[in-house]
Amino acid sequence: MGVEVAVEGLTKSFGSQNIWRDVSLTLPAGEVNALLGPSGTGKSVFLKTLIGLLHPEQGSVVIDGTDITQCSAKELYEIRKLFGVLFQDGALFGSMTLYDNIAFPLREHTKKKEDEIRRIVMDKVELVGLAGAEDKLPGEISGGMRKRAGLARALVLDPEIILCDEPDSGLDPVRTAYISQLLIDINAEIDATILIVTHNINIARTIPDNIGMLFRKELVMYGPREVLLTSEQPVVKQFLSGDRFGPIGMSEEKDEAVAAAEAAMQAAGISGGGTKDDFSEIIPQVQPNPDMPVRRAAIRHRQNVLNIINSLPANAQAAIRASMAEEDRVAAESPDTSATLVAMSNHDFNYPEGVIHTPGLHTDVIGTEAGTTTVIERPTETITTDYEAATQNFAVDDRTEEIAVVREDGQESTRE
Ligand SMILES: Nc1ncnc2c1ncn2[C@@H]1O[C@H](COP(=O)(O)OP(=O)(O)OP(=O)(O)O)[C@@H](O)[C@H]1O
Repeated sequence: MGVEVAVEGLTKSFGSQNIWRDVSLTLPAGEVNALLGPSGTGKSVFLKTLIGLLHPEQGSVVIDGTDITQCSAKELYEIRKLFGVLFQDGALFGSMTLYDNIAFPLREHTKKKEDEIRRIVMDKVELVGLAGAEDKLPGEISGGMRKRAGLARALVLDPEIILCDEPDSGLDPVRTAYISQLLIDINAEIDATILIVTHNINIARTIPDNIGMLFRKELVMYGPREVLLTSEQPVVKQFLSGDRFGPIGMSEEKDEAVAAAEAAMQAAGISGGGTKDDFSEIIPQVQPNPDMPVRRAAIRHRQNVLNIINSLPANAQAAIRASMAEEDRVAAESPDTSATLVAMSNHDFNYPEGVIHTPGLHTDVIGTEAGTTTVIERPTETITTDYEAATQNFAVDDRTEEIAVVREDGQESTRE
């Protein structure tokens, strides 16, 4: 399984130019994350800081028990082997064929024989859809192909953490969808922790488990995807809709006069160019292809989210419940899919101590508040898309250190 990346109080400047300050977030082991933010807010700098290519003035980045901002060069070299990085431009060596580019990390970091290297390289070449192009030079192929070659190279060492800097840049929307699907399939296959830096709203809406956003030198938000996608914060809404009216300006932030002029235009019905999509409706997350294993990250993510759901904004809570109900609905309708296993695996997955799953019933932890964990159990066939309706009739037990179990059939019991 991928490893957790714990960032605490990170601050980075170049000379007198502060890029961002006091950034704290934890990328949960094996989950897929996206980092959004307007151009120039330091997303690439953040990514490079995570692999120790840039050095922050303050804060820590703990990976597998090592703070890479403090460790020795030798320790950093070892930690870097956990990473696969897709840089913005693919960062391929121009004088090497794609084959040699992709083989490079294996020749550099392992003692593998050439026939084994060939097996691994050709496997990855096939995975990213470049079979037949392996003898070409980077200058002889399209930008999208270079991107895919960069991804193949990032994967050859079976990384536990994959960092992708704008995997969609230079790609058409269809190829972007393919590369996004590939990232979800890779996550299902090797359970690596993934961080995608992107401006692409479609990727943000459909791929990550968690989303963060950098703005005005700060991490304005990081958490389950529904938190950002339903946020009422003007900067988030403007970014998601791609509208010029809002706090994000062409270069830095806007002054008051410009903001007032824009507000007047908006009030007069003039378009800011943004999409009018309804972001309150959460698009289902992309699932691994049917031939892929179950995405274990989705199972863990679901549990992690249920553990904190009560601390999230009301909009996000409602969206999460709707997302889960939709997962359950898909699961009930197509029992052989990966989604089913994600929805159903909560039966025996990592419950808080004391929660005992009743065989034959679907179990969801619906809250942990005032020392009480509340779970709902219902027969699988009664799973409903209206999560609110399914839960509203059940009293949440507020006695401490107890677990209230409420059932669809009205029976209620309490377990220590
Ligand atoms: N090595 C460096 N030395 C000095 N300044 C740098 C260096 N690398 C980046 N910067 C500055 O840091 C700021 C953030 O750059 P970065 O590339 O991280 O932004 P970004 O959010 O990834 O932008 P984009 O979305 O346009 O790719 C920019 O002002 C850039 O000029």
